[in-house]
Amino acid sequence: MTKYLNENIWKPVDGMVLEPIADTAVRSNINSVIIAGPGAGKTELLAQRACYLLQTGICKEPQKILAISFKVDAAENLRKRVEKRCGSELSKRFESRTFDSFSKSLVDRFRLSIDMDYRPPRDYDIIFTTREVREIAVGFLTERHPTNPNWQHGINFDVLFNHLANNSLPFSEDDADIYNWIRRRLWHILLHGKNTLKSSITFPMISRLAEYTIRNNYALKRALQSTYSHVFLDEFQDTTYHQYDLLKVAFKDSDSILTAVGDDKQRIMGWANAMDNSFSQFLVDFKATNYHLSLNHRSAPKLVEIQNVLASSMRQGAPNVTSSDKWGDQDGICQVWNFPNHFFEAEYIALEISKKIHGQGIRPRDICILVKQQEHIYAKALIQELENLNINSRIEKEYQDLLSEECIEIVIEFITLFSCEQSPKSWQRVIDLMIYLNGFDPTVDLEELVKLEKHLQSFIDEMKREVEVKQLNAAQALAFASILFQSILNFVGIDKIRSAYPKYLRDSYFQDIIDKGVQKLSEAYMKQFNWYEAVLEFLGEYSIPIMTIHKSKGLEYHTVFFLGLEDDAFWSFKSQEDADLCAFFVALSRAKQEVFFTFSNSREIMRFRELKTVEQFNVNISSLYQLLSNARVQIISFS
Ligand SMILES: Nc1ncnc2c1ncn2[C@@H]1O[C@H](COP(=O)(O)OP(=O)(O)OP(=O)(O)O)[C@@H](O)[C@H]1O
Repeated sequence: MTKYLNENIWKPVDGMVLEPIADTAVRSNINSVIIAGPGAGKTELLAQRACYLLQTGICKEPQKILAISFKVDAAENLRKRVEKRCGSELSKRFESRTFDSFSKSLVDRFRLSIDMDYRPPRDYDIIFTTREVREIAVGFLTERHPTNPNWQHGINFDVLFNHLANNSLPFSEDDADIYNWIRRRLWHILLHGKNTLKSSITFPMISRLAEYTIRNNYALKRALQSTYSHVFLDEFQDTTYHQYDLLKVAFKDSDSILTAVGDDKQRIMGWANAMDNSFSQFLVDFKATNYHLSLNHRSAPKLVEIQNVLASSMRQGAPNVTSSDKWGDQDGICQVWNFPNHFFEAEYIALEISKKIHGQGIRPRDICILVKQQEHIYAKALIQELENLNINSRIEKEYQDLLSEECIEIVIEFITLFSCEQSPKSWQRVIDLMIYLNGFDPTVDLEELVKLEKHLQSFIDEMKREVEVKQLNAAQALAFASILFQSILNFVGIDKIRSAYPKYLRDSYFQDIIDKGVQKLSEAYMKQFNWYEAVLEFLGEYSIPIMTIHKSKGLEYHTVFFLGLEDDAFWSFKSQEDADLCAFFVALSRAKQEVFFTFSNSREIMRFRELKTVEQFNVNISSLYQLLSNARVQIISFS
């Protein structure tokens, strides 16, 4: 039996001190919205609230908390934070998922309750891009519109991609609008397939199907509401219209208590159909209370000052934020560096990074290189210069999604057990996982637990001998990484993994993840020649991460270098100034202590599908430079 704490004696976990409003929000028993700037501790607040609800029994077994994030890694970070704060037992009732995985799991489980017109087959494929939708539309939608027979010529396919999920199901029969006409027909083709085309649907379509399923299935709706006594919504500024409709149909006017956190100045998903007014709509629809936080726990005072100038220019009445008292008044550096060309830029930054790592003892993992887009191109010269100085860097997107795959996590925990003498956390996680997958209660079935521990120990002993083999070459490392994956997954039970994580039921997906994992792990081994260090290398411990602003959301670093504060990087600034300012704000606010933006008079970029070195300007983004000047950011020119 779980022992619960009295609400009045519950204190924030891990010695965290919450500002009074955050504390009120953590203990709130009504729907609420917490709007707060970067580093205000929104994610931490959700983690503390999860602890509060689980430890006090306000969320009582078998009830659960459903936490919805946008990105796989954000959902994973939140899950790990809750597990760290309140232990693995309680955190089993904290279900941290993305919107996409939540809606897909509903459609997959309740598919048969959807009427035939909208029911996808069991083995539908998922399509992600406008290009795929365009190819299918042009290739398979052979009908002619009555007034517009050559409809393909006038269509903006980006608009069509979003339009596919603009409205709730079922569709109206109104075909006057060409996009409506295409949507109805394309849905049919995508859902049911045609000729050689297999059923292939987008995540926004899945979201609409989930909403439709809940709306037409009262028992399911009641089950969701009684299972999830509490629902958390992270990064709420990025909620799209279809996701919001799903949320409403599932939880509006229910007893489930919703907590949404976010920052409208970090709204950078407008292009993906994020709502313009998610916070105000939520306040009305869910009769929610609004809380504002005013501390920044992340950034040093000089950086917070600049964030305040930017924030007040972006949003009228944005509250002034202060930094936490762990800093000195003058801490924090923000500068713009001007270079004659990108080779000079790369050489200079590589040397600065080297000084930080070797002189100041800053870990590579605490430094980040950010770009607006095309990280392979913008960071190419810098990656080379860093390599010349024996400093590893890596394009993080090749790892972020892979590392949040459950099957990769399982393998990593096991290899840690085989290759590191003391790893009690990995032992505990593996035991918890095996208990979960084997479906027994260790407090009741002690014998089963002892058997499991013995079985695991003998597997570890056997594998320990295997990983101690002599140094391997690249081909041997690849083969051995493959053996490690197979042995571990077989030991855990592939069928069990697949039924716990149904996405792995798709053979091609599962195999692809394993192949990528084997490849990356063996590459990591070739840098370290030791499997324990290879795991750390794979996790990114020894490399400087390189990523786009979009990928950096929710992350933080001691020092950030942003390459290319230039017109070409912000090529659509004139038409989407607010979105680009939000992106810039996200970049600026990832830094705890130092952030440097660079401008290079000439730079190699992709133009008309060709790599070219071209002159750079900051004319279109002059208002951004003006804001930096208002914030008294120093500009330094190197020649
Ligand atoms: N109450 C607190 N006391 C001390 N440190 C805190 C507190 N709350 C959060 N932090 C720390 O501040 C940093 C930022 O917290 P968190 O990531 O939760 O902020 P956020 O509001 O979600 O940020 P962003 O919107 O920029 O992603 C983290 O390092 C976190 O551990």
